[in-house]
Amino acid sequence: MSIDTKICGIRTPEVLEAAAKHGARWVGFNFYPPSPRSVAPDLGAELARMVPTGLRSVGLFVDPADDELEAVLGRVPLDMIQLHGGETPERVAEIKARWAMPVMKAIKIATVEDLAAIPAYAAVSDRLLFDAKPPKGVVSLPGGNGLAFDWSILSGRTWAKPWMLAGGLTEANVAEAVARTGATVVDVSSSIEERPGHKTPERVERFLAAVRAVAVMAN
Ligand SMILES: O=C(O)c1ccccc1NCC(=O)[C@H](O)[C@H](O)COP(=O)(O)O
Repeated sequence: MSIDTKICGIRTPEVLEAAAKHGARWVGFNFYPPSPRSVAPDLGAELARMVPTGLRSVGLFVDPADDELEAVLGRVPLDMIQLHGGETPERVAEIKARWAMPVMKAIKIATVEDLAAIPAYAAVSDRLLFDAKPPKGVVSLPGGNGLAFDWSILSGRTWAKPWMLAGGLTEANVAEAVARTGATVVDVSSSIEERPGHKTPERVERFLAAVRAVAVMAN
């Protein structure tokens, strides 16, 4: 079994190159302006055009208005839209239909009760992303907080759509996270940064090596 990785919040060609060179299968560009990882549409377009064949590019949005989506999707070549806010299933379906693009909906998890929302989102999304729910009042971003959730909540469950695991993954814990959840795709951001918004090629390489080691262990 091999585990695929999405490197989220890429802002430089060097980090993009490291992701491609060391085996990432997905790269994410953040179009949520309050995030320290966000890129303006022009930079996003430049980076997305550098993505090599075989690597899928994802644009991350949080409760985007139609004009925000248009400003990005009109000029940035992306393979998938990631919705990381409080979008309803109806809004997810609307965005998917309007831009005729695959959509991945982030589901934020703190307790087993949070799983109840999944079927409605699975019905309208192409893929799901399970991330930690940010604790109220402690952090201001709806994702990318470097926080893990209780992975046992996902243990032994299956879903109607493909999914990725996110939230506080590091080179040290990714093996346990995969073993506990059965994830076959992992998504990382904070732990490969030297400070918020600043990923380094070296940390990207180390995380991807840790994921490769997981895959080897499982064989
Ligand atoms: O990364 C951000 O700044 C961000 C901001 C707003 C919504 C989502 C955001 N990131 C989402 C991601 O896809 C992250 O990769 C995922 O949440 C995991 O992040 P981390 O826990 O930092 O590895």
